[in-house]
Amino acid sequence: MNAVRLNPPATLTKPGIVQDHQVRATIPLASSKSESNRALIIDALTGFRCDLQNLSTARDTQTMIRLLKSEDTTADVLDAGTTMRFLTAYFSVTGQHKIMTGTPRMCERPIGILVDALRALGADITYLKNEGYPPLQINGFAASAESTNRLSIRGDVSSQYISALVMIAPLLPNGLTLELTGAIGSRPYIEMTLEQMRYFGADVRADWEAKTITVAPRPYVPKPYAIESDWSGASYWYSVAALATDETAEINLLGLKAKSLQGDSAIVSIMRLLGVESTFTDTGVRLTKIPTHQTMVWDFTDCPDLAQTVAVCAAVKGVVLRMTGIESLKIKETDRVAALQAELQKIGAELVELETNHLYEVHQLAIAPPGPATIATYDDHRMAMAFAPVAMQQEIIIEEPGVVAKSYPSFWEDMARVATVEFITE
Ligand SMILES: O=C(O)C1=C[C@@H](OP(=O)(O)O)[C@@H](O)[C@H](O)C1
Ligand SMILES: C=C(OP(=O)(O)O)C(=O)O
Repeated sequence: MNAVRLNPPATLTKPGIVQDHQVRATIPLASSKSESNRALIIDALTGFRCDLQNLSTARDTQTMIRLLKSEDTTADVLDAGTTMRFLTAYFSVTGQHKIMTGTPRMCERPIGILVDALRALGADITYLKNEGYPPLQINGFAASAESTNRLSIRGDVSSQYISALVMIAPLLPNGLTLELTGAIGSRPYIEMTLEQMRYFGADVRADWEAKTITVAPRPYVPKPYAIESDWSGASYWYSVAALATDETAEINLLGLKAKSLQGDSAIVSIMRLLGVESTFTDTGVRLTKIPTHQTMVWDFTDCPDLAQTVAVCAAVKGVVLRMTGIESLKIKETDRVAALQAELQKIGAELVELETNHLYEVHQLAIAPPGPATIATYDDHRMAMAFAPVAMQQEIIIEEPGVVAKSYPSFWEDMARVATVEFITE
């Protein structure tokens, strides 16, 4: 088993004096894999004529780059959801013949809603194992008299299906109108897609009241584009600041802007309740400590990837956190609700379901388990990174630390700027 042992920052001692732990760090941050993967699809649809700058080093993005270039008939996306969904649409509309597959968990993550929509548009797709799930085979694309330019699609399972469809829509002979049904989850990710499409010259209109998105048949215009730093990755640094015992802690996160395409910039408002103030500077954002609320309620429908960070942070601070909008967590890299329930127990907290599949609460247990916790990560980068900030207050061991490569490969290197980090290989 591989693991990483994290401890609070070493206490600074001078002869006869014990000083408080000091937390001062400047963190470069990885760039956004979500923005990168959209830019790469749009670039591919222009014939690779955009000059993309600051692409993410995340494995999900590196996998996208590799598969877009590859002539292999099998595209293995590993555990990258956007790569699976966006490439399925891209390979379809460009008339390619590909087998789409991924990790065993990827083959449990649903894709039927996207496949049904692509079939209605003219794609020939067959399932190779289980109906509605990867692996699948794409056998080209033929828009016919029966193929439509108007589709109805559920908005409450994954926004990635919607992003995948609208991104290929400028290439469809009659464009596309999507009617979204049910609740719309992860909407900022759809808005990110639409903004990036507009930047590259697409004619896209969203009417959120009527729940429709209309894309005109007009080719993308190749242009240079620079990817922003990753707000989801930034959330772990907010948690580090929130949990730092040094009241004068200061963390500078580079490359973030107040006005972002990323919905996870909501971490600024969330963490104001958990004791972190954000000050935007010329280079990014500076985090400092402020008083904490004792209870808080947050709806994660728009920012599901922040749920684990916030749950762990609140648990350690002893804040009672009520959470809604976390249903989609069950179909991500792991069942994140179950994973949080199991692992929060180890740090003396629990996540309880108050209303079935709707309202959850995180609170501390009366008696904390003794000794340092060893946290399992379930092949989920966000389990590892969400629990790492606990190290600001107590020793914590995190299993399979390599999982962070999915979105933030330099995470442990950056963590070493604020805590002691020791890798254990057995
Ligand atoms: O479009 C994207 O880049 C993403 C959308 C979200 O997924 P869902 O739409 O499935 O919630 C998010 O959880 C994922 O990390 C990235
Ligand atoms: C859910 C995530 O990614 P994806 O769905 O793209 O695998 C994530 O990064 O937290």
